[in-house]
Amino acid sequence: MGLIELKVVLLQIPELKHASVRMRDGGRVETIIEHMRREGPNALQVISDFDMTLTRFAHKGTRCPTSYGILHSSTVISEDCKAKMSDLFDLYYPVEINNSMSVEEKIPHMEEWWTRAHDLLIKEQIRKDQLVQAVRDSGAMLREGYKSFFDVLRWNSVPLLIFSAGVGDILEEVITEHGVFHPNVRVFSNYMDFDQHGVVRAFKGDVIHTFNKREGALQNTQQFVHDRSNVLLLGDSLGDLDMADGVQGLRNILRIGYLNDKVEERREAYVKSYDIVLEKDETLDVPNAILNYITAEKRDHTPV
Ligand SMILES: Nc1ccn([C@@H]2O[C@H](COP(=O)(O)O)[C@@H](O)[C@H]2O)c(=O)n1
Repeated sequence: MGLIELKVVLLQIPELKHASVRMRDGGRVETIIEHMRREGPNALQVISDFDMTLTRFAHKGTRCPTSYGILHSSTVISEDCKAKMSDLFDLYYPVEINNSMSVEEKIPHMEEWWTRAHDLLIKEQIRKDQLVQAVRDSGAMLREGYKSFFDVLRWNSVPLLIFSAGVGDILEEVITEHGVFHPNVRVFSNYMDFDQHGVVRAFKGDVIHTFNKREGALQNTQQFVHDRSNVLLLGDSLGDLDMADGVQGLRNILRIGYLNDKVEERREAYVKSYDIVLEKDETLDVPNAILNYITAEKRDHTPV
């Protein structure tokens, strides 16, 4: 692809010049986007993390809740459980974002964190019907531009696979509450198991934590997506980078990483790993601009 053609891509997507955007190799990004545009929406799938990727990290200077945080800030769990969940967060979150520990070193701590948190939540006898109100009260927010993001994918019949180490029941409710849980969206996450009275008695399946999504991805992706060899991947953690490992016949992948926290410390690692890094950017402007560019020629299709 010639230099002039590449510059055209950049001109068509001015969002890539925003101050929040960092790219290790802008030419490579442009080449991938151009390939994706030529192959069109029928060859595309989007694989995304949820907490702090599709949801906001902060709003008006206050941190927004993760799906676990939504339960934490609700009246659904007791003050004692909240205090214990906070202690767990203070203990393990620094490990999750520690720049000088390897993923292998972090994994046992993450397993411990998730297992302990689930044990605490199970003891609270949460009822399924309480989750709707907990989400409503939480003020959980999808990133600015979410409607266009979900709608463009829907209208172009592009599958959106969400791999989340959060709580599936909660995040489904967040998407539903925002009116964008379209039929092209599939969620792989930690789901609560309710008894016949609607009271949580366990979590289903193996725990999904920040650094083992790859295994889930390998098992699940092929069940839902066929013949889509181009992937737009969105994440906020280095653990999200290999979420597309289950995609067979992968041709082009563009990884966009939200760098929300400890920006200075983690910039180098993120720029090395993600094709596009969005620093302290609370919007979906860049993914939307790329999606609009890729799907520009197929606007009049019937949604799935
Ligand atoms: N008890 C917990 C466990 C995890 N978290 C946070 O939730 C995030 C979910 O993971 P994603 O990979 O889907 O973003 C994770 O980043 C943890 O910080 C929590 O708040 N409480």
